[in-house]
Amino acid sequence: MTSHDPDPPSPPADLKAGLGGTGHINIASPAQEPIQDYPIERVEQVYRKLDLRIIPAFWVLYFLNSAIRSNIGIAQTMNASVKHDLVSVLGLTPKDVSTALALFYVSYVLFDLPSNLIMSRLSPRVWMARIVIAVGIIGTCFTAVNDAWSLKLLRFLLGVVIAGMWPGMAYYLTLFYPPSRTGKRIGMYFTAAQVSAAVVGLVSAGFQQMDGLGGLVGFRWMFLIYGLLGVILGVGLLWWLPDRPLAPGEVREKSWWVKWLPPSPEALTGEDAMVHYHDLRRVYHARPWTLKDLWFVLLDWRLWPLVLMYFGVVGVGIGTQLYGSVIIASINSNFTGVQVSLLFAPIWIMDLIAILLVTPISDRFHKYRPLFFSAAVCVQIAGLLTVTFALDNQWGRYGGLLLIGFGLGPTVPICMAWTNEIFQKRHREVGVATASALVSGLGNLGSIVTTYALYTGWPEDAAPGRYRYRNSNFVMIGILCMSIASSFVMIALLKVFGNEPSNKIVGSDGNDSGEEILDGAARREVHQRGFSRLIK
Ligand SMILES: O=C(O)CCCC[C@@H]1SC[C@@H]2NC(=O)N[C@@H]21
Repeated sequence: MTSHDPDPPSPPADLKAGLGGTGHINIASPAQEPIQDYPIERVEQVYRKLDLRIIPAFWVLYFLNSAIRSNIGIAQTMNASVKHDLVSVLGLTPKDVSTALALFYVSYVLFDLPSNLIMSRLSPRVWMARIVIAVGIIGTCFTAVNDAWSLKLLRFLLGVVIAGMWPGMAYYLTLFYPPSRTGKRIGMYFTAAQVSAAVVGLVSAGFQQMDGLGGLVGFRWMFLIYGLLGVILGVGLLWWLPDRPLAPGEVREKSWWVKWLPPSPEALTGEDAMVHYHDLRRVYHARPWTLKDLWFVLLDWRLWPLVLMYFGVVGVGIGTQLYGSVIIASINSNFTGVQVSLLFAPIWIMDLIAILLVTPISDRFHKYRPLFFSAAVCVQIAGLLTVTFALDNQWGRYGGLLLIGFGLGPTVPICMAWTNEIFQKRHREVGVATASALVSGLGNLGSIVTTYALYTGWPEDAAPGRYRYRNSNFVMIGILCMSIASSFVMIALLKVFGNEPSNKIVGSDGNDSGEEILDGAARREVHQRGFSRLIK
């Protein structure tokens, strides 16, 4: 036990016997341990405690990171009337801008998997703090950006250091929660991106007032302040985020490279830790993965339908985020810059409302996740069709954008939660770490397509006129149809081939072992939870 634990729970006899001098658990057959059942209210209480510790911290870090990665968009219009905007100061061409936007996603795609694998091998808390500190440092460096070349380099580096944050958060959750409970939690902190999309534009008004202060133009102040906040937050996370939970009686071993870092208080202590231990045993019986494990995850066909589902919804999400204001301006060319900013924010409020409404229901009825996903994608398609065809009704077209926002909200969190569910069951921890990174990483190829090749990145389609951006909208509809089709293919294949734990899982003794660790949560996950608790 650590010095933070005031009331150490006594370990179960079989676990005590299995603890060696190294502090690692060494249990011959974890599946044989007796499971202790606690009342569901008590279990819920423990998860609520974890929520308070983890979710607000994730919300803040995701908010800041979303702001740092997307404020390049708003910098293009800040103080434009005095030519102090990013494009004028750096002398950028439209191609420079779309290349800089897309380069971020190139490194994001390349480094998601390595980052997540490192996180699963080292301390998840320290790695998450490392990501936030590095994003803060690169974000601060944007203050000194001087030409197209340095802008592109910094965007690429930002993608390198931020890669792994989003799938890492989904993986981190599975160290504390059963996968069937992760959709709602992912949805909770995902709202930070929507709030950031809505408020970054509004807050930029303040930075525009600082234009010229200390010799820095407004957008440089914005980069500097968000970047420094990122560094401060990242350092604070080292003290706040808990490391993976310890089995009762287990001692936390610190490897040489984290010895000099501050410890953070355990997530749960006393009876809470014991309840959690019995509800989520597989977390406590984790073992380091091998390259063979990784190879079997990579060979699992279940990855690819999930990647295609994510490709469509993240591509359209990022496309809407980066080009939404351009689309609004094309609906009515008389809208002023301020009107465009004000009309842009409600898209993300609709997104946020849908996340909060749908993701908890998709957890309760988690067997139907792909149906929730497809229904939400249909709403986006309806929105895009409205934007494309309601040519004589400008408010109707704007309503279409709100529909896109509403449909967008639940899709990304549902996709991540379904990935967690499928790969946790089949390949355990390395399955979640690898699959969440590949789904997010390869899926973001969709963001490269939409940011680099659509809207202002497609000069013929961007030519002023009645049918401006029509082909870009069609491409967005096309990739969304592919997402729906992939979710149905996945349902059909799962019906045929099932999703039993892989018989390729290699036991800690080096032998193949498909043995599943039974925990309270795993037994409950067999059933839908329904609304019974809400109606009582
Ligand atoms: O890589 C990530 O951080 C997760 C996906 C981000 C998707 C963006 S966030 C703002 C906008 N809203 C959505 O629903 N999708 C995009």
